[in-house]
Amino acid sequence: MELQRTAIPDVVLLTPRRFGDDRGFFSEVFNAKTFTEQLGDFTFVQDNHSVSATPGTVRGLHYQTEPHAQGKLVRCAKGRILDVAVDIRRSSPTFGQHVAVELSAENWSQLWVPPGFAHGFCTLVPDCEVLYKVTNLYAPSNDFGIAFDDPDLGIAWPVARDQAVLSDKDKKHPRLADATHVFA
Ligand SMILES: Cc1cn([C@H]2C[C@H](O)[C@@H](COP(=O)(O)OP(=O)(O)O[C@H]3O[C@@H](C)C(=O)[C@@H](O)[C@H]3O)O2)c(=O)[nH]c1=O
Repeated sequence: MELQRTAIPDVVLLTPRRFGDDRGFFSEVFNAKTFTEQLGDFTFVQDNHSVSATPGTVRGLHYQTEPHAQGKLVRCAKGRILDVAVDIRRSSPTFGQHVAVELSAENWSQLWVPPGFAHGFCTLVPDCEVLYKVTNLYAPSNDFGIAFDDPDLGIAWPVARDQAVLSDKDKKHPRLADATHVFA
């Protein structure tokens, strides 16, 4: 497992090894011991899997507040996405800053998005499958969002808002400056 800190050091890019042979490949995509040793004592309690048919589908930016905040270990097993983590911890020197990385079936990378970050992604090709482990169960009452195209965030999304495929919920999120439920 190769590990690379990003410009926001709490956000980490992990690339598991692939063992290829005539059949295809084998890869250990998560190892609790290695993860705990390298990134901290997190326990994953739910595995999520989403499929997005259309390129330019944007999901996010989502987060759950305490006591249900989630760390997310995100990967793309089919297709290619731009994955984004935004620091929404008010006391953080990188509050409002983000990391954006491409995750794909080719690069086999994963993004560790710790609690305290809003997360979202945009699909770059048809039929993307995104899998992610989370450290807390889904809690709809603590589920919040920030507008993916908030100009203050300055995220270079590969799709314009009027072209993006969005859920009704994701069309209505506030800007970060107007969000009432961010982290301390
Ligand atoms: C997130 C989630 C949703 N659901 C349900 C609620 C709803 O009826 C349906 C679709 O939910 P959403 O529209 O929120 O799905 P989606 O927009 O894919 O939400 C996800 O987006 C990415 C970016 C994340 O980071 C995730 O944490 C999650 O928020 O699935 C669950 O049952 N469990 C869950 O953990």
